Amino acid sequence: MAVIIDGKAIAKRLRDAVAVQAANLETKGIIPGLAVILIGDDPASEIYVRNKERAAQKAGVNAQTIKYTADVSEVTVLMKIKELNLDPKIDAILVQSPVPAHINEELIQETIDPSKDVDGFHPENIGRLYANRSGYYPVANTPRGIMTMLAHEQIDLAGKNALVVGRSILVGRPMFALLQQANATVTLAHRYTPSDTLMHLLADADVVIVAVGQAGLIQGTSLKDGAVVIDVGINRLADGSLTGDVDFASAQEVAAAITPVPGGVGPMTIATLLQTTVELAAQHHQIELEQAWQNI
Ligand SMILES: Nc1nc(=O)c2c([nH]1)NC[C@@H]1CN(c3ccc(C(=O)N[C@@H](CCC(=O)O)C(=O)O)cc3)C=[N+]21
Repeated sequence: MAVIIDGKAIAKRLRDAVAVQAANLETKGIIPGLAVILIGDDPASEIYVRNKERAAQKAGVNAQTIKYTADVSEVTVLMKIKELNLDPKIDAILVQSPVPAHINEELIQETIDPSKDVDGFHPENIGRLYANRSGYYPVANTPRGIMTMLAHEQIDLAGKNALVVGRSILVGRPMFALLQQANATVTLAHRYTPSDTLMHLLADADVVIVAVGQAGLIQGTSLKDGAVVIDVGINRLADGSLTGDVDFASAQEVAAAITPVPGGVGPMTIATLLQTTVELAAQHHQIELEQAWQNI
């Protein structure tokens, strides 16, 4: 039976570390500021915003949410971003994805100052990640949180076969880059990967990261014995409960370790968002965070 990776517990450790760093910054008169722009009413985004506000407050991060109805004009949102770019109290800007169809999401992402780009979606930051550049730059929080979980579980990735399923800018693509940086051999599967190819890839994968949004996509019988399974899916079932992309019961029989939904990747995303916010605040004030994230 697989070990269940307790994302909630690891996230708590990370949030406690963030609180220590935020307290350090506060002694220097700095309070990390996070602005979240939420447009329309996407249910996954609302969970995220609600959980985030609570976590931010407890960790000493000043979070504000700016809400617009789905019919807001693109220029209104762009003007707000430009205002936040210039606001010295704001260190991090996040625009909840997805945005309504009449708003150009790429333009939104490119308008956020790269030094305040807490999601790491600006092409400048994505380019740094893909080029494996040195120095500090923000990286998407879900994949980064997954790397923290894997490190906490002491899962060594060097030389392992890692399979990422799903190629979104939010998860799959940055996940691919981070796993490759950690010296895994990485494969990226997506909607055009034929299902028999996916089965072959799964049978060979030591680490599987699934971020598709399709309940039951991965069954335990498809996994390699002893695989590490990270489930990023958030699917709402008819009874209102949340479930991932992996059939947990059958996967647990075969895997060595698996993340649950809820209580796995989701809480890590929020804790990592706060971590990145604190890092951006430190950057803006040219402060080195000492021993910041040891032993998470
Ligand atoms: N620009 C942008 N960045 C994002 O990172 C981003 C986004 N847009 N849009 C929406 C998705 C979704 N997302 C979630 C994060 C945490 C939970 C979460 O906390 N889940 C918990 C709680 C679930 C519950 O409340 O029952 C769990 O899985 O245990 C959920 C969803 C971030 N996203």
